[in-house]
Amino acid sequence: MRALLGIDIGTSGTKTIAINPAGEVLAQASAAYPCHHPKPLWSEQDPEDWWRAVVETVRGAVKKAGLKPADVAGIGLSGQMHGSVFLDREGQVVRPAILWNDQRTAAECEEIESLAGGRKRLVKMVSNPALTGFTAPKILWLRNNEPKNFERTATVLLPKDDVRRRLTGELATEVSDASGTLLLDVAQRKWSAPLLGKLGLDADLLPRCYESEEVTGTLTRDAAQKLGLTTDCVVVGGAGDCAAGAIGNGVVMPGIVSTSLGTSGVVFVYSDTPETDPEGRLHTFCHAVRGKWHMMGVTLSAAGSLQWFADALAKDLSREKDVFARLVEEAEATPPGADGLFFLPYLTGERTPHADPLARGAFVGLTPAHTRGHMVRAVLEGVTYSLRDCLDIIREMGVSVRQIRATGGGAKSPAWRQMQADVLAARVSAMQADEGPAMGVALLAAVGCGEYKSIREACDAVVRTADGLKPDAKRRKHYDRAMPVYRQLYPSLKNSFAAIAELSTPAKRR
Ligand SMILES: Nc1ncnc2c1ncn2[C@@H]1O[C@H](COP(=O)(O)OP(=O)(O)O)[C@@H](O)[C@H]1O
Ligand SMILES: O=C(CO)[C@@H](O)[C@H](O)COP(=O)(O)O
Repeated sequence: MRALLGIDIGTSGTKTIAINPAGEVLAQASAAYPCHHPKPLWSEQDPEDWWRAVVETVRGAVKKAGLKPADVAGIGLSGQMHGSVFLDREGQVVRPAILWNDQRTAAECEEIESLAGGRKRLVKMVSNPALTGFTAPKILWLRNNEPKNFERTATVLLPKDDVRRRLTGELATEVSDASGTLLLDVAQRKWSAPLLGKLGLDADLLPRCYESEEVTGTLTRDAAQKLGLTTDCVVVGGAGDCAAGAIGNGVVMPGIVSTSLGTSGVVFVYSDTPETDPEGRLHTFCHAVRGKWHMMGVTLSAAGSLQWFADALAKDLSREKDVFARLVEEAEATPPGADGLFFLPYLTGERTPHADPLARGAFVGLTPAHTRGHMVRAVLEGVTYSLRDCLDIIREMGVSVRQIRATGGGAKSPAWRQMQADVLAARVSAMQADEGPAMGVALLAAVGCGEYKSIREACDAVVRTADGLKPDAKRRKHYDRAMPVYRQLYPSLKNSFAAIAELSTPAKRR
């Protein structure tokens, strides 16, 4: 039987799926790993953990699907975007990888804008402003703060591309993930030599950049042995998790928007041309579809806020089979608006619409009448308001939104999907096979292996929506009234967040 694998190296864990060429899921396996926060604002992972999880989940999925080694024709890679893996000439990891939700690089973002000749010039070169989560500021941070490690660094790779290196021995990336480095000329789909020059970075630091469905190599003998596959198995470019999730959702044409509730929250829209938001609130990146682009708004702590709530305030539920479903049930027992309680989901700072590494989470409006259920409801609503902030910017740019396709761990909850329909004021569908980014890159592998002529053809053949939830008129009215109140909270608290950050910085680092 011919099969394809999709591997998604997420923030909370790695998920691998095996599909047949018709897109039917044969098996899936996942493995979790930790995220380390050695200092306030820092977020790091060990690339060895990703590799261990990849080996474990590929072996697991292949075994569950009953595949023979030679059945697996191709692999697509997806992963958390923007993270930096610093490697020396021997291919040794120089220090832990710095992740997308790490906020240490505010000074480097200013440095980049200044070296680029201002924000406008920067956006002209790479279609995006400098944001703390992106990769280029992390490289400058290493140069400014760990000069010995910078001297040792010969190559910088994104998370999924470090896995590619271990699979194929090739140093390569592809356009969708490369867009999030801030070093890609997004309009031309190639590294920006002018920006690299202005930043004083050597172009050799970066790997070769492919289109997403192109074959970037085959498994090395060692990798084939570790995974239980053959050296004929090809590895295609793949995609950053946002573009990969959009392919898995069939967002490959105008008018369809996808929302993702993973650790982060993403509102993603397809574009035929590389449009930019004049205020820089949305990211403009290459789509994983050749010659196409996308825009997206990203809220950093979406389902991550619910995860935090479960860890910090619901330990008593830790033995439950699905602690999140239990918490959502508690929320459902309270009314829309949580009796006046609001939550700002900025636990790890924010990107869209407020690019502010110092923003923090907050409950506002607590009274003695509020229960844990109200607090969970406020968390779910706060995260969904944040998605609406992203969607309204997309609407402001004149994009018509015919349909929303919801994905990510949070979209497993029908109640949270209904809340999306009510708050976003649009019809929201789940996917029949909600395998997220792993499905997207398995389809890219199918295209790379010649099973389909194009990604559009693969999506048309495979991707199907499930239920379509309509907004409830009464709840929608309530949320339309609550939204302006939510929007007042960040501006009111902004200066306090900066003061809090100052207070929590140890004196010797000030
Ligand atoms: N049944 C559920 N109801 C609501 N939220 C859920 C449910 N199951 C998982 N989640 C949320 O989804 C998150 C995991 O989402 P996922 O897309 O796997 O994240 P990532 O890709 O960042 O690793 C969990 O932390 C949790 O907040
Ligand atoms: O920073 C972004 C996109 O710009 C995030 O979407 C990361 O790519 C992490 O994704 P999840 O682990 O939340 O899926």
